[in-house]
Amino acid sequence: MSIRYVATSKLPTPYGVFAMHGFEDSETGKEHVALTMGVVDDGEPVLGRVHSECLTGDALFSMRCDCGAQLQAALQAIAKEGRGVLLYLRQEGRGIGLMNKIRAYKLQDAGADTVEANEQLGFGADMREYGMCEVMLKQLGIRSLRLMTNNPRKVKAMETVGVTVTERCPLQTGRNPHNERYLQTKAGKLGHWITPPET
Ligand SMILES: Nc1nc2c(ncn2[C@@H]2O[C@H](COP(=O)(O)OP(=O)(O)OP(=O)(O)O)[C@@H](O)[C@H]2O)c(=O)[nH]1
Ligand SMILES: [Zn+2]
Repeated sequence: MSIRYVATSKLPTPYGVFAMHGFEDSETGKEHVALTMGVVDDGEPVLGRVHSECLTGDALFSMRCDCGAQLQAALQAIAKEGRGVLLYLRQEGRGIGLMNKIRAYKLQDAGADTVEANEQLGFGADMREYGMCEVMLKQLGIRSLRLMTNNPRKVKAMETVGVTVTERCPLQTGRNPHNERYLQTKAGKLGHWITPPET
């Protein structure tokens, strides 16, 4: 595994002060970050979020997806418990990168759904892999998670890297008229556990 722990610092946020741990992957050049709060290496399951980078949603307030709202809700939930972990993984655009995500959004503007757009560009619907989580969580002393996600693939991925998911905590937030079709496609084609809105 080419992932290496680099350093830890404090990260004050509106939700509380986290510890920020940096990791780098010498093979891909990607720099991943883990935020923790409280004691997470005591062997008890840790409330956790494995968040994939979404520059548009996390930093630029995009309403095309639900990522920004999920990121905030996860940090809030961790702060409320005073204990937890958030892995911020640099696999933008479900692993296809930012420029290809913009190409995919252009295809979506012309009528494709989020899966069709990836496929038209020659990619799979979801190109992410989670091997780096093994090293990151091991470094932090975390062996089991109460995982905040609606994505069944993520639960499976954690188990593949040897992390036990003791509980799956739904993270449904950020629904708006601009991401309605996106959420429907995630539920219908990618199998996400997303409850349809009340009609
Ligand atoms: N290729 C592509 N990537 C997207 C699109 N919308 C969001 N993303 C990326 O998708 C990732 C987030 O994945 P989602 O499928 O929304 O959610 P998830 O992380 O799998 O599942 P949750 O844990 O429930 O949030 C981020 O890397 C985003 O940049 C899109 O239309 N096309
Ligand atoms: Zn997003």
